[in-house]
Amino acid sequence: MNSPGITFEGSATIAGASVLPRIALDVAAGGWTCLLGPSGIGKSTLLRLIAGIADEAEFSGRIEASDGASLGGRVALMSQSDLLLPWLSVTENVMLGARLRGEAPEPARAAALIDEVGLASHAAKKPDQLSGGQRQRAALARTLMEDRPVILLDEPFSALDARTRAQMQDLTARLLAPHTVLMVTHDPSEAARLGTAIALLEEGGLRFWPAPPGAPPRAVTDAATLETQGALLASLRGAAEGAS
Ligand SMILES: Nc1ncnc2c1ncn2[C@@H]1O[C@H](COP(=O)(O)OP(=O)(O)OP(=O)(O)O)[C@@H](O)[C@H]1O
Repeated sequence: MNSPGITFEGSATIAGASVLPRIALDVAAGGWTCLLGPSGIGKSTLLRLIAGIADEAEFSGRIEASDGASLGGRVALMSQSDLLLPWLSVTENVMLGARLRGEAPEPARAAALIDEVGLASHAAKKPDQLSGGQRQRAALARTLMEDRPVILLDEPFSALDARTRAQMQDLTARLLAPHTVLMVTHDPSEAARLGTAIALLEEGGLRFWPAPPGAPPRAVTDAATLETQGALLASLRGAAEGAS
């Protein structure tokens, strides 16, 4: 799979109010870029702009793929709200993309992914019969099913308990290894485990942070990973205190 990098330069407003400060971000091809920052700063807006669905925002700038081709049809976004269709089962939700595009469904691949996210015994259930964490795993399976070169993840593991979260991080890192990933997270340990690049989005713009050495997913007990986690948390706290 040819997974392009992304160059993003610009800012966005809604009705004249800033919803994303002016930033320049290079998302490395085949890398896993983690984006942290305070609530309301514009992280989801950035993902929606790259996905081409931020119709509500006025964007000024440029968004380009490193191979020069259009990003259209090459991006999958897992948004913060799971957007599962309530009248479809987990299996039908996971196969929804193919159905919407009029393509042949792949039930065996869907079943394998549903099994990998730990929902095999829930595959026939509707979203309102699932817990928040189960819904999030169903949405993750649907995103992985799309298998696009560029994957945008908006707090994909936020509703999961610590053990399941670590398992889903491992699974996602394995399945998305050749892809270009941009992930929003509030969790410094997640960024330290998974990021090949780490950026903090703040009022003043982006601040880049060195990722720990080694390929993700890094062990939760890895010393350099723990050190990065601690330093990131301290920096985020410092930024919050500076803003208050
Ligand atoms: N439809 C909308 N109309 C007006 N303002 C909006 C709209 N959607 C988002 N905003 C505003 O845009 C800003 C950025 O929102 P965004 O969801 O991108 O932030 P975020 O960094 O992802 O926050 P969080 O971490 O809480 O998810 C916020 O101030 C929000 O109130």
